Amino acid sequence: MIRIGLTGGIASGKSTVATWLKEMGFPLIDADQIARDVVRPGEEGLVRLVARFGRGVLHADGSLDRGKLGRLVFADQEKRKELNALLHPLIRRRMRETLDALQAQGLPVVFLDIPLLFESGLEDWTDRSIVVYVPQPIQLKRLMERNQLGEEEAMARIRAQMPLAEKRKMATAVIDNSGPQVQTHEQLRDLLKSWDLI
Ligand SMILES: CC(C)(COP(=O)(O)OP(=O)(O)OC[C@H]1O[C@@H](n2cnc3c(N)ncnc32)[C@H](O)[C@@H]1O)[C@@H](O)C(=O)NCCC(=O)NCCS
Ligand SMILES: Nc1ncnc2c1ncn2[C@@H]1O[C@H](COP(=O)(O)OP(=O)(O)OP(=O)(O)O)[C@@H](O)[C@H]1O
Repeated sequence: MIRIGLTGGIASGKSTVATWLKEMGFPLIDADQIARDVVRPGEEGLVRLVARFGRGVLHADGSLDRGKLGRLVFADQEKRKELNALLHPLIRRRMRETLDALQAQGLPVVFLDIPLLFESGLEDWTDRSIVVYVPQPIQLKRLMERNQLGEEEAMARIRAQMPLAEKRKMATAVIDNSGPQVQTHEQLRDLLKSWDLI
């Protein structure tokens, strides 16, 4: 099974590309989705978060207040490291189980959509990688619009990750998402063709 890492920076367009891959019928493991699953009420991840950050990070109904936790950890590197240390082992374990299950089905290829692929050293799990790239001013603008963030808060989130300029050097292939989405889609198709996947 060929394992292809899909990564990028926050708001660079990973989910957009991931949606197209799923529409084409490729199996895709979504690390952000798994990160949400492990903090559902009743899950170990949420128990860990409350033990460390207190019940203040919960909504009244006991579910995680993601906005609140996000503001907390993206403003404070130490807190973010603690969050990572609490959740990443749980996320990795569930991704591994999903990957093993897909492998057991004998699938020829799987995509792993992991925002922190390089930061977490998870490229070892993959055979190739695709970085969805945009220049930082575009990344900032899209992030501010999508998440309704001010410039400072948005920059703090961008700085919490390896710069996209570095990620693109580490990638097997780069898709430039700074133009209109049709152009990005075309680059994806060209790449998949060159890899004999479509
Ligand atoms: C802090 C949280 C609650 C904020 O939630 P929110 O709904 O606002 O954002 P969402 O989960 O959709 O993430 C959006 C993007 O933020 C970036 N991001 C998320 N967590 C981190 C992190 N720990 N470090 C750097 N960037 C991150 C990623 O690019 C991700 O795609 C949430 O991101 C979280 O639980 N993060 C810890 C788990 C994690 O590392 N996830 C990302 C990779 S698996
Ligand atoms: N080519 C494009 N032109 C204009 N807007 C775009 C383009 N591609 C994506 N966007 C918009 O930019 C935002 C970020 O895209 P997307 O959610 O796919 O990024 P992401 O990398 O998955 O982000 P995250 O890491 O935060 O999950 C979204 O609001 C999306 O609609």
